[in-house]
Amino acid sequence: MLTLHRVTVRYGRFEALRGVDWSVGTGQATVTALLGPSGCGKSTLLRAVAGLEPVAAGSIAWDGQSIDDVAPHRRDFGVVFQDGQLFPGRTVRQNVAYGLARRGIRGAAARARVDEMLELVRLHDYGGRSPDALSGGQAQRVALARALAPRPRLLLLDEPLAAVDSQLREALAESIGEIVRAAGTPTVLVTHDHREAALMADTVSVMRAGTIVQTDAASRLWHRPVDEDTAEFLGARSIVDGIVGDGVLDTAVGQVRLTDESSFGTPPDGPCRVALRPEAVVATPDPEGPAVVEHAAALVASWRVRLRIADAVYEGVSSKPVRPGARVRLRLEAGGVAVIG
Ligand SMILES: Nc1ncnc2c1ncn2[C@@H]1O[C@H](COP(=O)(O)OP(=O)(O)OP(=O)(O)O)[C@@H](O)[C@H]1O
Repeated sequence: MLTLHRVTVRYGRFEALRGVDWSVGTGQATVTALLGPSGCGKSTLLRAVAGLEPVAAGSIAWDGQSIDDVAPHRRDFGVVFQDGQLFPGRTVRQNVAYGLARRGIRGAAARARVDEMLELVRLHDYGGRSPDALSGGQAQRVALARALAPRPRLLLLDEPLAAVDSQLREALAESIGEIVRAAGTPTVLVTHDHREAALMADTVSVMRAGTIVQTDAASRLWHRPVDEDTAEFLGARSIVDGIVGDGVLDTAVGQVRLTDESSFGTPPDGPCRVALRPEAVVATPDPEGPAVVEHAAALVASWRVRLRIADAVYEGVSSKPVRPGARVRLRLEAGGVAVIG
């Protein structure tokens, strides 16, 4: 298990990590995403764990033993950066074999391990190619195979999809998740994209301004964000007051029964703040309805609408075409509702 105890990293006088306490369970094949906006310190944290960034205060340990004085190449962690950084003058096979000799794995054993890794990333026919004859997604899979080949005890991935075309990103996200689980290597993944985090990770730690503000299973995170900033970062567009009574949440937009499934245990009765994703606010054309459409945009399967009730503005969806100025009634959909805190 990886444990950080009050880890601080400074660049000059700027504190990029502020006393971070964090641990990553290393049950077989868990993937933990480190999710947060640009500049919050995700890469700094990953680099500190890898030993590439000096720690100004605090301590990093593996299975209870400090690794503060262990050199990066002796930490036994695999690292993949944004653009893979394959060695250009070597073939795919030579890239994947790179870390094996240092582990004393040579000859037939090394060849077998390279074959196994190329099979795992589904590039067994590409061993003789040069890295510049690979697509971005293939290059990232080779980088993954190279990092996994020496059987590291932890894999660190820093925005592994950043340099990949947006159409390929989702498929590669799923395949990276499958590959690291098949390899059985606990993995920390840095990303600023909550969809990517959900596609790849079992557990998500949300970072903001040099600290970790929440660690939870992805599904729980969406429904019980720790604060309003986290809810907004995860895609909520409207934050409203609510009151919970007997498992029913009442807001200015409407009422909804919070099932255990949708809210991860019914919140206690009383006032609360509520975050609404657009999918939570379902609009239906109704000349007597309380809300007025301010803006409507056609998405693939629905309309995205901006709505006004008196002075308050909400974002919602409509399955029917609606025009600005039209009146609508609103219904709350439990799946897109999050009770904050
Ligand atoms: N070498 C450096 N010197 C000075 N400041 C730095 C250095 N590296 C990072 N920083 C600053 O530290 C903060 C955290 O940077 P870091 O790269 O860890 O953020 P991040 O969350 O990974 O962002 P991104 O998603 O944009 O990569 C940022 O404000 C950044 O400007």
